[in-house]
Amino acid sequence: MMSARAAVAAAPSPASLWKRVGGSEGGSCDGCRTYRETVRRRAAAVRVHAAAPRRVEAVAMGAAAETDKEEQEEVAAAAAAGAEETYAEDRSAEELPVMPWSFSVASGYTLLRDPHHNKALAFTEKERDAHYLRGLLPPAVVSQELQIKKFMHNLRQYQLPLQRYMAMMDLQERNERLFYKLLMDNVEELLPVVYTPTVGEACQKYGSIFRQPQGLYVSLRDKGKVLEVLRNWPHRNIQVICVTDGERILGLGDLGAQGMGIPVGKLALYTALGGVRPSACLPITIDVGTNNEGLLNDEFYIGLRQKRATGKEYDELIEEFMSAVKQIYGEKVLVQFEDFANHNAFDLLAKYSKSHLVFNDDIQGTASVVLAGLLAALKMVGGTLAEHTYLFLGAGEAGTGIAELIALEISKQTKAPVEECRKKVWLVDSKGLIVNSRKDSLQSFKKPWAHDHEPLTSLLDAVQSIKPTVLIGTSGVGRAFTKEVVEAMASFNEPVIFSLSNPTSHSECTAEEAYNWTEGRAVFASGSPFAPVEYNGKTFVPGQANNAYIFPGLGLGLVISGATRVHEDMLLAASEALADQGTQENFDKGSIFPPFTNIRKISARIAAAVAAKAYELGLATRLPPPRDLEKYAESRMYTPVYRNYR
Ligand SMILES: NC(=O)C1=CN([C@@H]2O[C@H](COP(=O)(O)OP(=O)(O)OC[C@H]3O[C@@H](n4cnc5c(N)ncnc54)[C@H](OP(=O)(O)O)[C@@H]3O)[C@@H](O)[C@H]2O)C=CC1
Ligand SMILES: CC(=O)C(=O)O
Ligand SMILES: [Mg+2]
Repeated sequence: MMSARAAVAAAPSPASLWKRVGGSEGGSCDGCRTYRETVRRRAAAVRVHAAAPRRVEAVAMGAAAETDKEEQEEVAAAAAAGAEETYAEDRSAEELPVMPWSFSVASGYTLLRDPHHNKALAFTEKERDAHYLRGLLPPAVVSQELQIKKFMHNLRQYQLPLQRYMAMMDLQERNERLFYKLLMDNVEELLPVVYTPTVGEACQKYGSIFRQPQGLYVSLRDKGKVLEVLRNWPHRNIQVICVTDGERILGLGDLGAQGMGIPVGKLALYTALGGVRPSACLPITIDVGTNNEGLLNDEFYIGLRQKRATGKEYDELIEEFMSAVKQIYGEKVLVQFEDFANHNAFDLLAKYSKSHLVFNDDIQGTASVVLAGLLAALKMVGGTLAEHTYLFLGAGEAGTGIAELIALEISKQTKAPVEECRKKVWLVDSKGLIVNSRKDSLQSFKKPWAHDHEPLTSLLDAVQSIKPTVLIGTSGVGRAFTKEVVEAMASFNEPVIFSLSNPTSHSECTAEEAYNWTEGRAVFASGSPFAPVEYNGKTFVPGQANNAYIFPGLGLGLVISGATRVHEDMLLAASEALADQGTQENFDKGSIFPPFTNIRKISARIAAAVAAKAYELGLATRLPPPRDLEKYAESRMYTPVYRNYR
């Protein structure tokens, strides 16, 4: 076998590689410099791989100093250039033995503390020998399955949801693969722990429970240095960013920097439900202050202690952030805007959808899942989308986003102009029904929904006057669907009732209320999960109308096609793909969505539909297109089974 030093020597030097591709020594244009740098980094990666055995030994023996300075620089450069790319995390590569790469090959104590490579008691005897783990672990060697069984057993002992959340976050920080395997294998039980409703409470108490940074904080103090902040994140091959400014966290309002729990939770779902690898996901919170007095006076608050910056100061920080994102991660990184207040959300989406691959989950992701839910509900209540009448409580991001996608789909189905189709949809905000006489004072995103009608201030009056067949709650106001409202809905039809507000305490009504007050006739779904309800001898399993059904598959579809922009037809395609997966068995139980237990399959189909649309619209850059997009999506999914270390 070639010695490590000989292998390093045999690897091509940066200069020879540069010459081989026809580069001259003296090229000084930007392109030449960039290309030369890429070649230098690639060459470094090749040399580092060749040197791997020696580094294992050197690091393990505490003899890192033996390696010369140039090589150390190359290790860092190689990591930056994506040496870790060379062992894929795809299912197709599941069987291949790999090296546990970090900046160097982790071993011993460091390996046990590296969440990306740690397997704890699942390290085999051979691995314990090869990676200097003897004595650092007790003798038992257990399987990942047994680790999962033990963790679930322990988790179920906790009485409080927040304790379970903290145990899960702790696991994510210790053993990433076990965390994702656990989440995927127990998705229905653990989704409410790492996501809504528990993530809401976690954000409220985030300052008290904060242990480790789980994402990047970009604050007003970083103005002028945002690119440097992004460079501090340990991974460079980012594919998806979820960013919030913490101003509208679920229905809980302004939680400032503590909103970080949301991007962290959303990105955990990108991996568990959509198969985007964890190291490609980056949670970000933009901290421009908070107007939440409680937090400003809380000694444990983790964010800037000042009122929110607005106007130019806010816009400039966001602009710097968006430019830095493109500069460092390129054109094809997906930026998901999450839980911004609506006075910023619509403008940011309109502005950056022209120049970046962005989408707003609350406006567009929610719309896509709810349209899918409606398409499925029609199979239960009959009629076409255009034959129904829709009334929303809440005319913000979620409400108007859903309303617009319904109108677009009706327009697509009936060929009627979208302006006409909007007349089927009515919205109520905090001041009452949105009608023409209010038009001048309405925010611009509400104006398309101002129809001719007398002003009405209460939801009950609106229900009685408009007689909707579908009632959707997107107000963030818990229990706003009163008994009278729900009974009125049931008095003129088999009602479709979606109470979408999160977390559970903000849901417009509970599943039990919806079924009881309609004598079991409602088709009901909610944003946060409700347990099955028994009514008159029948068990109803309410669906969870949450954008979590959509964004992981949508994101994966954008990533695998190399899409450069999000188009509304992709959202429609995602809706249709999700709606197609409801089964008669689910419908018989009252559930309009397929169970989350099948979510990876669901996400692969959504991804395939979205990618197909990207190719059709000429927005895909990964060419040629794979022949079978669904199989390709599945093959690109991250798998959390432990890898074998050589
Ligand atoms: N299930 C899911 O997947 C999703 C659920 N949501 C949930 O939807 C809720 C709203 O989110 P979002 O649309 O982004 O928030 P916004 O703040 O953009 O909109 C809230 C809307 O509710 C209205 N509203 C507030 N109080 C009342 C009231 N008492 N009566 C009538 N209307 C009222 C507001 O009125 P006004 O405009 O007059 O202030 C506003 O139009 C949140 O709870 C969120 O968690 C959001 C996204 C996804
Ligand atoms: C689910 C979600 O995105 C929200 O409630 O904001
Ligand atoms: Mg949200």
